[in-house]
Amino acid sequence: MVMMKNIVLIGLPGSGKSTLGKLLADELNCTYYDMDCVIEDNLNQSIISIFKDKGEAYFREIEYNVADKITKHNQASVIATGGGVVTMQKTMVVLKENGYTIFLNRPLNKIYADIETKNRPLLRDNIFRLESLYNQRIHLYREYADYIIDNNGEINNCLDKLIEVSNKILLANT
Ligand SMILES: Nc1ncnc2c1ncn2[C@@H]1O[C@H](COP(=O)(O)OP(=O)(O)O)[C@@H](O)[C@H]1O
Ligand SMILES: O=C(O)C1=C[C@@H](OP(=O)(O)O)[C@@H](O)[C@H](O)C1
Ligand SMILES: [Mg+2]
Repeated sequence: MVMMKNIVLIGLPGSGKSTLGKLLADELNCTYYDMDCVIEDNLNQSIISIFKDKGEAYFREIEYNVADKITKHNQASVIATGGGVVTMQKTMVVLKENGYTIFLNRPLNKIYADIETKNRPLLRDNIFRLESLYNQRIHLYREYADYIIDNNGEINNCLDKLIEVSNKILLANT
């Protein structure tokens, strides 16, 4: 059965997908998946070490398999993706087939102010790579987004906006 009620958060590393995804799932009382955590659990290996041992292309295939699996569960879920999910078209196809995407649009200067890079392989050695990730991906985040929510203030402020949009989505699909 196709599950159309997934709420899928996309956006740059540090935009708040994992933090806000968990809060949103608690609020909506539905299942929460952080795709990075699912990958780490499945492989019993950290994201840093997967990138180091097997490389990014391998990680993207695992990310696709995880997306394919979790979107097919017969329950409403909030899914926090990893920031690079938009670089793999087939992964976005399964996510969008089974849910609605929300682009969390957080300004770069806000991300720089509090992002922790030690568990983020693409930024660990040079936080300013975030700028090139932004340039490479911003059009993809916008293209793939069913909704765009600005996250430029307090977390709770963004959470309120997410709850409003999610309730609209869930209501329209009951
Ligand atoms: N308004 C805000 N929205 C989201 N995160 C915020 C905000 N203000 C501060 N933060 C902090 O920024 C970080 C966001 O990281 P995270 O949720 O891991 O993002 P992502 O999963 O998108 O990479 C967290 O440490 C969070 O506490
Ligand atoms: O931007 C990326 O390509 C990545 C972002 C990470 O997730 P966050 O966006 O939660 O940091 C994680 O999936 C991996 O390190 C690759
Ligand atoms: Mg995350």
